[in-house]
Amino acid sequence: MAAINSDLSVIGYTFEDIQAMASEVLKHSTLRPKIGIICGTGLDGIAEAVENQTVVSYDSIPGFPVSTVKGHSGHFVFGTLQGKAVLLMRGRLHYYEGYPMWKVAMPVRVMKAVGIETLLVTNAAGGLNPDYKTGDLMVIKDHIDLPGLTGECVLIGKNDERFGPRFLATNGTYDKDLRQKFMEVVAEMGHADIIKEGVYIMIGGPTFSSTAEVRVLRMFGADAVGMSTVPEAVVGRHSSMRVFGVSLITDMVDFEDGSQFQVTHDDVLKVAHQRAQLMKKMFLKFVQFID
Ligand SMILES: O=P(O)(O)O[C@@H]1C[C@H](O)[C@@H](CO)O1
Ligand code: HPA
Repeated sequence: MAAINSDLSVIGYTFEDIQAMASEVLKHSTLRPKIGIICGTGLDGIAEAVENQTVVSYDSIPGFPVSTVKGHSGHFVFGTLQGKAVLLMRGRLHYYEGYPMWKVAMPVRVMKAVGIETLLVTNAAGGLNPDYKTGDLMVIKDHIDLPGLTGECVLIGKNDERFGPRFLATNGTYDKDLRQKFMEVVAEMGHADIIKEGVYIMIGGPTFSSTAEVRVLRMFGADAVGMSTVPEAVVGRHSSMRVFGVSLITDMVDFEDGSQFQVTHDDVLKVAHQRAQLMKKMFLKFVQFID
């Protein structure tokens, strides 16, 4: 592949860089998936259900960044789910790992160049809505891009129109039909009680929020808080993909001053593992309805 341009901090990966990475990924499989799935923290149980797997390690792709977070292994998985070709990312990149925002979401551009048309994103998140409980699933109906609002939007920098437009409307980012279908699938499986629909707010992390902060996040109108997803969803829309997102509520934030409860990453992983089989079953049913 061509040398990665030297001024990455300003302009990111060029269109040609992304195409070269996609060609590298495509060399590993004859499958040409249109469905892409990004597995959130501890949520790569979905990958277990993938048949005819081919694994492409991120570090085998020249110029591709690697994830450094426990619960995120670092590879793409090609294969089939219910006979449908899919490409999974087992391991995502986070802003708090030190990657600039444009780098966090560059794999989505690689997915687009591979041929992905529908992007399904999962994450682990903290529940802000008092009606939620740990273990619930929240279909994302909208997001609040807190880093974006404060000057760290993923689309900042030179824009190449071959990726998408300079100015992007982000209302309606999460596809209504896919949201509805997922809710139906979950209800048909008898789990209507754990499925919610709400607003995800992204914080930069890696700190979990203070008591004063969670009150602000709730006042903003958010139902769940996390440290990912928004840059990927925005780049997905920028690339004209259909985007769907679901958060697993791994912990409920505490609004009480002086609370002794302090969430840990291991708490998050524990709940993600408890829900792994159910998430897998839901996705197996859900993908059947995606063209
Ligand atoms: O990759 P996601 O957003 O699922 O990961 C969440 C947010 C942090 O990375 C981590 C905190 O435990 O889980
Ligand atoms: N806050 C932010 N990110 C998270 C949380 C949380 O409580 N749980 C899982 N990811």
